[in-house]
Amino acid sequence: MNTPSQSQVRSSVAQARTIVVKVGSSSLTHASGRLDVERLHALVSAIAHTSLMGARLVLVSSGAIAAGFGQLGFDERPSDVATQQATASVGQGLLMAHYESSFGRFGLRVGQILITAEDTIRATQYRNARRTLDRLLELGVVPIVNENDALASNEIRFGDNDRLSALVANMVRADALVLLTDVDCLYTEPPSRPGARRIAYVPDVVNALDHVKVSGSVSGVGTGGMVTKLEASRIAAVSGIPTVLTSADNAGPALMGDAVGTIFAPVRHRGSSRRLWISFAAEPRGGLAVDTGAAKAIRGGRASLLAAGVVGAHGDFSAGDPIWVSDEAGEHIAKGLAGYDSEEVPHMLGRNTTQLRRLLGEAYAHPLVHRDNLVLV
Ligand SMILES: Nc1ncnc2c1ncn2[C@@H]1O[C@H](COP(=O)(O)OP(=O)(O)O)[C@@H](O)[C@H]1O
Ligand SMILES: N[C@@H](CCC(=O)OP(=O)(O)O)C(=O)O
Repeated sequence: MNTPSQSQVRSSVAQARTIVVKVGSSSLTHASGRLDVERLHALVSAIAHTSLMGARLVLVSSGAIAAGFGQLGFDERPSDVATQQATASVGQGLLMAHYESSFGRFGLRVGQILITAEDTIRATQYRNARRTLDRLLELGVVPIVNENDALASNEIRFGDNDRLSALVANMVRADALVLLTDVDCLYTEPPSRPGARRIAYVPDVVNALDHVKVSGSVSGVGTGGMVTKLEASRIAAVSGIPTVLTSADNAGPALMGDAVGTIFAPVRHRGSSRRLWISFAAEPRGGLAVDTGAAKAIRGGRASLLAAGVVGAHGDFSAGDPIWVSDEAGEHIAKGLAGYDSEEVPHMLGRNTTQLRRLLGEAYAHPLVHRDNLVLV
Protein backbone atom coordinates (compact mmCIF):
# COMPACT_ATOMS: atom_id res chain seq x y z
CA MET A 1 0.00 0.00 0.00
CA ASN A 2 1.51 3.36 -1.05
CA THR A 3 1.68 6.03 1.63
CA PRO A 4 -1.16 8.49 0.97
CA SER A 5 -0.67 12.25 1.26
CA GLN A 6 -2.05 14.13 4.24
CA SER A 7 -4.79 15.71 2.14
CA GLN A 8 -5.86 12.32 0.77
CA VAL A 9 -6.24 10.99 4.31
CA ARG A 10 -8.10 14.14 5.44
CA SER A 11 -10.53 13.88 2.56
CA SER A 12 -11.16 10.20 3.33
CA VAL A 13 -12.29 11.34 6.80
CA ALA A 14 -14.59 13.97 5.28
CA GLN A 15 -16.18 11.27 3.10
CA ALA A 16 -16.38 8.64 5.85
CA ARG A 17 -19.68 6.85 6.01
CA THR A 18 -19.13 5.12 9.36
CA ILE A 19 -17.29 7.10 12.03
CA VAL A 20 -16.30 6.25 15.59
CA VAL A 21 -15.79 9.32 17.80
CA LYS A 22 -14.15 8.80 21.18
CA VAL A 23 -14.34 11.49 23.84
CA GLY A 24 -12.16 11.27 26.94
CA SER A 25 -13.02 12.16 30.52
CA SER A 26 -10.71 15.17 30.36
CA SER A 27 -12.95 16.74 27.66
CA LEU A 28 -16.18 16.26 29.57
CA THR A 29 -15.23 17.56 32.99
CA HIS A 30 -14.77 20.69 35.10
CA ALA A 31 -11.38 21.34 36.66
CA SER A 32 -12.75 19.57 39.75
CA GLY A 33 -13.07 16.36 37.72
CA ARG A 34 -16.90 16.42 37.83
CA LEU A 35 -18.96 15.99 34.68
CA ASP A 36 -19.46 19.31 32.88
CA VAL A 37 -22.87 19.05 31.21
CA GLU A 38 -22.28 22.18 29.12
CA ARG A 39 -19.22 20.57 27.55
CA LEU A 40 -21.23 17.43 26.86
CA HIS A 41 -23.93 19.51 25.11
CA ALA A 42 -21.30 21.36 23.08
CA LEU A 43 -19.77 18.06 21.97
CA VAL A 44 -23.15 16.66 20.93
CA SER A 45 -23.95 19.84 18.98
CA ALA A 46 -20.66 19.47 17.12
CA ILE A 47 -21.08 15.81 16.20
CA ALA A 48 -24.86 15.43 15.80
CA HIS A 49 -24.87 17.01 12.34
CA THR A 50 -22.63 14.18 11.08
CA SER A 51 -25.39 11.76 11.91
CA LEU A 52 -28.07 14.07 10.51
CA MET A 53 -26.12 14.25 7.24
CA GLY A 54 -26.49 10.47 6.94
CA ALA A 55 -23.20 9.17 8.37
CA ARG A 56 -23.30 6.24 10.77
CA LEU A 57 -21.92 7.60 14.04
CA VAL A 58 -20.74 5.61 17.06
CA LEU A 59 -19.75 7.57 20.17
CA VAL A 60 -17.33 5.97 22.63
CA SER A 61 -17.67 8.11 25.73
CA SER A 62 -15.82 8.06 29.03
CA GLY A 63 -17.25 10.06 31.92
CA ALA A 64 -19.14 7.54 34.07
CA ILE A 65 -16.80 7.95 37.03
CA ALA A 66 -16.79 11.73 36.57
CA ALA A 67 -20.60 11.75 36.56
CA GLY A 68 -20.88 9.47 39.58
CA PHE A 69 -18.43 10.56 42.24
CA GLY A 70 -20.13 13.83 43.20
CA GLN A 71 -23.44 12.00 43.53
CA LEU A 72 -21.84 9.67 46.05
CA GLY A 73 -20.54 12.58 48.11
CA PHE A 74 -16.86 12.11 47.22
CA ASP A 75 -14.75 15.26 46.83
CA GLU A 76 -12.59 13.73 44.16
CA ARG A 77 -12.44 10.88 41.69
CA PRO A 78 -11.83 7.66 43.66
CA SER A 79 -8.57 5.86 43.01
CA ASP A 80 -9.22 2.28 44.16
CA VAL A 81 -10.73 -0.06 41.61
CA ALA A 82 -13.74 -1.27 43.64
CA THR A 83 -14.90 2.29 44.39
CA GLN A 84 -14.25 3.35 40.79
CA GLN A 85 -16.43 0.47 39.60
CA ALA A 86 -19.25 1.33 42.01
CA THR A 87 -18.95 5.01 41.07
CA ALA A 88 -19.10 4.20 37.37
CA SER A 89 -22.25 2.17 37.92
CA VAL A 90 -23.91 5.22 39.53
CA GLY A 91 -22.52 7.62 36.92
CA GLN A 92 -23.20 5.63 33.75
CA GLY A 93 -26.97 6.07 34.00
CA LEU A 94 -26.57 9.79 34.63
CA LEU A 95 -24.17 10.11 31.70
CA MET A 96 -26.64 8.37 29.40
CA ALA A 97 -29.52 10.54 30.62
CA HIS A 98 -27.53 13.61 29.60
CA TYR A 99 -26.70 12.12 26.19
CA GLU A 100 -30.30 11.10 25.64
CA SER A 101 -31.59 14.61 26.22
CA SER A 102 -28.70 16.23 24.35
CA PHE A 103 -29.02 14.08 21.19
CA GLY A 104 -32.81 14.32 21.61
CA ARG A 105 -32.59 18.07 20.83
CA PHE A 106 -31.58 16.98 17.32
CA GLY A 107 -34.23 14.30 17.06
CA LEU A 108 -31.60 11.58 17.46
CA ARG A 109 -31.97 8.44 19.55
CA VAL A 110 -29.12 6.86 21.47
CA GLY A 111 -28.48 3.28 22.62
CA GLN A 112 -26.07 2.16 25.32
CA ILE A 113 -23.47 -0.58 24.81
CA LEU A 114 -21.16 -1.48 27.70
CA ILE A 115 -18.23 -3.74 26.81
CA THR A 116 -15.62 -5.53 28.92
CA ALA A 117 -12.26 -6.58 27.52
CA GLU A 118 -13.37 -10.15 28.17
CA ASP A 119 -16.44 -9.70 25.96
CA THR A 120 -14.18 -8.61 23.16
CA ILE A 121 -12.31 -11.91 23.00
CA ARG A 122 -15.20 -14.38 23.20
CA ALA A 123 -16.52 -15.23 19.77
CA THR A 124 -20.18 -15.18 20.81
CA GLN A 125 -20.02 -11.86 22.65
CA TYR A 126 -17.99 -10.38 19.80
CA ARG A 127 -20.65 -11.40 17.29
CA ASN A 128 -23.46 -10.16 19.54
CA ALA A 129 -21.81 -6.78 20.10
CA ARG A 130 -21.16 -6.41 16.39
CA ARG A 131 -24.68 -7.41 15.43
CA THR A 132 -26.26 -5.01 17.93
CA LEU A 133 -24.02 -2.15 16.81
CA ASP A 134 -24.82 -2.84 13.16
CA ARG A 135 -28.54 -2.98 13.85
CA LEU A 136 -28.51 0.23 15.90
CA LEU A 137 -26.71 1.97 13.05
CA GLU A 138 -29.20 0.63 10.50
CA LEU A 139 -31.99 2.02 12.71
CA GLY A 140 -30.34 5.45 12.68
CA VAL A 141 -29.56 5.26 16.42
CA VAL A 142 -26.27 6.66 17.80
CA PRO A 143 -24.68 3.83 19.84
CA ILE A 144 -22.88 5.16 22.92
CA VAL A 145 -20.17 2.78 24.09
CA ASN A 146 -18.23 2.69 27.34
CA GLU A 147 -16.20 0.05 29.10
CA ASN A 148 -18.46 -1.97 31.40
CA ASP A 149 -16.54 -0.67 34.41
CA ALA A 150 -18.84 -2.27 36.97
CA LEU A 151 -18.07 -5.77 35.69
CA ALA A 152 -14.57 -5.43 34.26
CA SER A 153 -12.06 -7.67 36.03
CA ASN A 154 -9.03 -5.84 37.33
CA GLU A 155 -6.51 -7.93 35.43
CA ILE A 156 -7.83 -7.33 31.96
CA ARG A 157 -9.59 -4.00 32.18
CA PHE A 158 -9.02 -1.56 29.36
CA GLY A 159 -9.08 1.27 31.94
CA ASP A 160 -8.88 3.90 29.24
CA ASN A 161 -11.35 3.99 26.37
CA ASP A 162 -8.78 4.69 23.65
CA ARG A 163 -8.01 1.09 22.69
CA LEU A 164 -11.65 0.14 23.14
CA SER A 165 -12.63 2.82 20.60
CA ALA A 166 -10.13 1.47 18.05
CA LEU A 167 -11.46 -2.04 18.54
CA VAL A 168 -15.01 -0.75 18.10
CA ALA A 169 -13.91 1.06 14.92
CA ASN A 170 -12.52 -2.23 13.71
CA MET A 171 -15.70 -4.05 14.70
CA VAL A 172 -18.09 -1.73 12.84
CA ARG A 173 -15.66 -1.50 9.89
CA ALA A 174 -15.46 2.26 10.40
CA ASP A 175 -14.00 4.57 7.77
CA ALA A 176 -12.54 6.92 10.40
CA LEU A 177 -11.72 7.10 14.09
CA VAL A 178 -11.76 10.52 15.80
CA LEU A 179 -10.08 10.72 19.23
CA LEU A 180 -11.16 13.84 21.12
CA THR A 181 -9.08 14.86 24.12
CA ASP A 182 -7.79 17.94 25.98
CA VAL A 183 -4.82 18.68 23.70
CA ASP A 184 -5.16 20.03 20.17
CA CYS A 185 -2.83 17.45 18.60
CA LEU A 186 0.09 15.09 19.10
CA TYR A 187 3.30 16.90 20.05
CA THR A 188 6.90 15.75 19.71
CA GLU A 189 6.92 15.50 23.51
CA PRO A 190 4.39 16.16 26.31
CA PRO A 191 3.04 19.68 25.57
CA SER A 192 4.01 21.06 28.98
CA ARG A 193 7.70 20.66 28.04
CA PRO A 194 9.39 23.63 26.37
CA GLY A 195 10.27 22.90 22.77
CA ALA A 196 7.34 20.50 22.18
CA ARG A 197 6.34 20.82 18.53
CA ARG A 198 3.01 20.04 16.84
CA ILE A 199 2.74 17.07 14.50
CA ALA A 200 0.07 17.44 11.80
CA TYR A 201 0.51 14.16 9.92
CA VAL A 202 1.75 10.71 10.86
CA PRO A 203 2.04 8.58 7.71
CA ASP A 204 3.25 5.44 9.53
CA VAL A 205 2.22 5.20 13.17
CA VAL A 206 3.46 1.61 13.35
CA ASN A 207 7.10 2.13 12.41
CA ALA A 208 7.91 5.82 12.34
CA LEU A 209 7.20 7.40 15.71
CA ASP A 210 10.48 6.75 17.53
CA HIS A 211 11.24 10.47 17.74
CA VAL A 212 7.99 11.22 19.61
CA LYS A 213 7.96 11.14 23.42
CA VAL A 214 4.64 10.52 25.08
CA SER A 215 3.50 10.28 28.66
CA GLY A 216 0.43 9.05 30.48
CA SER A 217 -2.39 11.32 31.56
CA VAL A 218 -1.49 14.41 33.57
CA SER A 219 -5.04 15.74 34.02
CA GLY A 220 -5.85 13.54 37.01
CA VAL A 221 -9.11 12.77 35.19
CA GLY A 222 -8.06 10.92 32.05
CA THR A 223 -6.50 7.49 32.23
CA GLY A 224 -4.18 6.45 29.42
CA GLY A 225 -2.69 9.76 28.26
CA MET A 226 -1.03 9.82 24.87
CA VAL A 227 0.40 6.32 25.27
CA THR A 228 -2.97 4.62 24.79
CA LYS A 229 -4.01 7.10 22.09
CA LEU A 230 -1.03 6.06 19.98
CA GLU A 231 -1.87 2.41 20.62
CA ALA A 232 -5.42 3.14 19.47
CA SER A 233 -4.19 4.82 16.28
CA ARG A 234 -1.92 1.83 15.60
CA ILE A 235 -4.82 -0.60 15.97
CA ALA A 236 -6.90 1.59 13.66
CA ALA A 237 -4.04 1.98 11.15
CA VAL A 238 -3.48 -1.76 10.78
CA SER A 239 -7.25 -2.16 10.48
CA GLY A 240 -7.11 0.16 7.46
CA ILE A 241 -8.72 3.07 9.33
CA PRO A 242 -7.36 6.65 9.56
CA THR A 243 -7.41 8.39 12.96
CA VAL A 244 -7.78 12.09 13.76
CA LEU A 245 -6.53 13.16 17.18
CA THR A 246 -7.58 16.60 18.39
CA SER A 247 -9.30 18.52 21.16
CA ALA A 248 -13.05 18.21 21.72
CA ASP A 249 -13.41 21.89 20.68
CA ASN A 250 -12.26 20.87 17.21
CA ALA A 251 -14.78 18.03 16.84
CA GLY A 252 -16.79 19.73 14.08
CA PRO A 253 -13.83 20.68 11.83
CA ALA A 254 -12.17 17.30 12.48
CA LEU A 255 -15.23 15.49 11.16
CA MET A 256 -15.29 17.78 8.10
CA GLY A 257 -11.73 16.71 7.24
CA ASP A 258 -10.32 20.20 8.00
CA ALA A 259 -6.64 20.54 8.84
CA VAL A 260 -6.97 20.33 12.62
CA GLY A 261 -5.14 18.09 15.07
CA THR A 262 -2.98 15.18 13.99
CA ILE A 263 -4.05 12.73 11.33
CA PHE A 264 -2.69 9.18 11.24
CA ALA A 265 -2.78 7.35 7.90
CA PRO A 266 -3.95 3.75 7.62
CA VAL A 267 -0.98 1.50 6.96
CA ARG A 268 -2.72 -1.59 5.71
CA HIS A 269 -5.76 -2.65 3.79
CA ARG A 270 -8.54 -4.04 5.88
CA GLY A 271 -8.01 -7.52 7.26
CA SER A 272 -10.52 -9.84 8.90
CA SER A 273 -11.88 -7.77 11.72
CA ARG A 274 -12.26 -10.62 14.18
CA ARG A 275 -8.68 -11.79 13.71
CA LEU A 276 -7.41 -8.24 14.24
CA TRP A 277 -9.57 -8.09 17.28
CA ILE A 278 -7.99 -11.26 18.69
CA SER A 279 -4.51 -9.91 18.11
CA PHE A 280 -5.14 -6.62 19.91
CA ALA A 281 -7.79 -7.30 22.52
CA ALA A 282 -6.65 -10.58 23.85
CA GLU A 283 -4.31 -10.97 26.83
CA PRO A 284 -3.14 -14.61 26.81
CA ARG A 285 -3.79 -16.68 29.94
CA GLY A 286 -1.36 -19.47 29.10
CA GLY A 287 -0.09 -21.32 26.08
CA LEU A 288 0.67 -24.40 24.07
CA ALA A 289 4.11 -25.50 22.87
CA VAL A 290 4.16 -27.17 19.48
CA ASP A 291 6.63 -29.46 17.68
CA THR A 292 8.63 -28.46 14.61
CA GLY A 293 6.07 -29.78 12.11
CA ALA A 294 3.15 -27.96 13.73
CA ALA A 295 5.23 -24.78 14.06
CA LYS A 296 5.95 -24.90 10.33
CA ALA A 297 2.28 -25.49 9.49
CA ILE A 298 1.11 -22.63 11.71
CA ARG A 299 3.77 -20.25 10.37
CA GLY A 300 2.60 -21.13 6.86
CA GLY A 301 -0.84 -19.72 7.73
CA ARG A 302 -4.36 -21.12 7.42
CA ALA A 303 -3.60 -24.31 9.45
CA SER A 304 -5.51 -25.22 12.60
CA LEU A 305 -3.47 -26.41 15.58
CA LEU A 306 -4.13 -30.11 16.09
CA ALA A 307 -3.39 -31.95 19.35
CA ALA A 308 -1.02 -34.26 17.45
CA GLY A 309 1.49 -31.40 17.08
CA VAL A 310 1.29 -30.09 20.64
CA VAL A 311 3.98 -31.13 23.12
CA GLY A 312 3.00 -29.17 26.24
CA ALA A 313 0.58 -26.73 27.85
CA HIS A 314 1.05 -24.11 30.55
CA GLY A 315 -1.21 -21.70 32.42
CA ASP A 316 -4.80 -21.93 33.53
CA PHE A 317 -7.22 -21.20 30.69
CA SER A 318 -10.76 -22.06 29.67
CA ALA A 319 -12.08 -22.83 26.20
CA GLY A 320 -12.43 -19.48 24.42
CA ASP A 321 -9.59 -17.80 26.33
CA PRO A 322 -6.67 -16.29 24.43
CA ILE A 323 -3.45 -18.32 24.55
CA TRP A 324 0.02 -18.19 23.04
CA VAL A 325 1.20 -20.80 20.59
CA SER A 326 4.99 -21.17 20.88
CA ASP A 327 7.64 -23.34 19.29
CA GLU A 328 9.76 -25.73 21.33
CA ALA A 329 12.33 -22.97 21.91
CA GLY A 330 9.59 -20.91 23.58
CA GLU A 331 9.29 -18.33 20.80
CA HIS A 332 5.75 -17.05 20.27
CA ILE A 333 4.39 -17.95 16.85
CA ALA A 334 0.74 -17.03 17.14
CA LYS A 335 -2.03 -15.92 19.42
CA GLY A 336 -5.26 -17.88 19.39
CA LEU A 337 -8.40 -18.76 21.26
CA ALA A 338 -8.23 -22.13 23.05
CA GLY A 339 -10.67 -24.79 21.91
CA TYR A 340 -10.49 -26.61 25.27
CA ASP A 341 -9.86 -25.92 28.97
CA SER A 342 -6.24 -26.25 30.10
CA GLU A 343 -7.01 -29.32 32.23
CA GLU A 344 -8.41 -31.16 29.19
CA VAL A 345 -5.31 -30.61 27.09
CA PRO A 346 -2.88 -33.13 28.70
CA HIS A 347 -5.19 -36.04 27.76
CA MET A 348 -5.20 -34.90 24.16
CA LEU A 349 -1.48 -34.17 23.58
CA GLY A 350 0.23 -35.94 20.74
CA ARG A 351 -2.90 -37.83 19.62
CA ASN A 352 -4.34 -37.67 16.13
CA THR A 353 -8.02 -37.04 15.44
CA THR A 354 -8.92 -40.72 15.01
CA GLN A 355 -7.29 -41.61 18.35
CA LEU A 356 -9.02 -38.70 20.09
CA ARG A 357 -12.40 -39.76 18.74
CA ARG A 358 -11.85 -43.39 19.79
CA LEU A 359 -10.34 -42.71 23.23
CA LEU A 360 -12.13 -39.54 24.38
CA GLY A 361 -15.20 -39.24 22.14
CA GLU A 362 -16.40 -36.94 19.36
CA ALA A 363 -16.28 -33.84 21.59
CA TYR A 364 -12.46 -34.10 21.61
CA ALA A 365 -11.94 -34.72 17.90
CA HIS A 366 -11.41 -31.03 17.11
CA PRO A 367 -8.37 -28.73 16.82
CA LEU A 368 -6.90 -27.27 20.00
CA VAL A 369 -7.02 -23.93 18.20
CA HIS A 370 -9.14 -23.52 15.08
CA ARG A 371 -7.48 -21.61 12.24
CA ASP A 372 -10.23 -18.94 12.31
CA ASN A 373 -9.15 -18.18 15.87
CA LEU A 374 -5.42 -18.08 15.19
CA VAL A 375 -3.38 -14.96 14.40
CA LEU A 376 0.34 -15.05 13.59
CA VAL A 377 2.51 -12.66 15.63
N1 LIG B 1 3.52 13.86 23.05
C1 LIG B 1 2.34 14.26 23.55
N2 LIG B 1 1.53 15.05 22.78
C2 LIG B 1 0.31 15.46 23.24
N3 LIG B 1 -0.16 15.16 24.47
C3 LIG B 1 0.59 14.38 25.28
C4 LIG B 1 1.87 13.88 24.85
N4 LIG B 1 2.38 13.12 25.86
C5 LIG B 1 1.47 13.14 26.84
N5 LIG B 1 0.39 13.89 26.53
C6 LIG B 1 -0.75 14.11 27.44
O1 LIG B 1 -1.89 13.31 27.11
C7 LIG B 1 -3.03 13.95 27.67
C8 LIG B 1 -4.32 13.41 27.11
O2 LIG B 1 -4.61 12.14 27.64
P1 LIG B 1 -5.73 11.89 28.78
O3 LIG B 1 -5.51 12.84 29.92
O4 LIG B 1 -5.73 10.42 29.08
O5 LIG B 1 -7.03 12.35 28.05
P2 LIG B 1 -8.45 11.66 27.76
O6 LIG B 1 -9.25 11.81 29.04
O7 LIG B 1 -8.97 12.52 26.65
O8 LIG B 1 -8.25 10.24 27.36
C9 LIG B 1 -2.79 15.40 27.38
O9 LIG B 1 -3.42 16.24 28.30
C10 LIG B 1 -1.26 15.55 27.43
O10 LIG B 1 -0.83 16.17 28.61
N1 LIG C 1 -14.83 4.02 31.67
C1 LIG C 1 -14.33 5.16 32.43
C2 LIG C 1 -13.34 5.89 31.56
C3 LIG C 1 -11.98 5.92 32.08
C4 LIG C 1 -11.21 7.10 31.46
O1 LIG C 1 -11.02 8.09 32.12
O2 LIG C 1 -10.84 6.99 30.19
P1 LIG C 1 -10.13 8.15 29.28
O3 LIG C 1 -10.86 9.41 29.48
O4 LIG C 1 -10.29 7.60 27.91
O5 LIG C 1 -8.70 8.26 29.70
C5 LIG C 1 -15.48 6.14 32.76
O6 LIG C 1 -16.46 6.16 32.04
O7 LIG C 1 -15.34 6.89 33.72
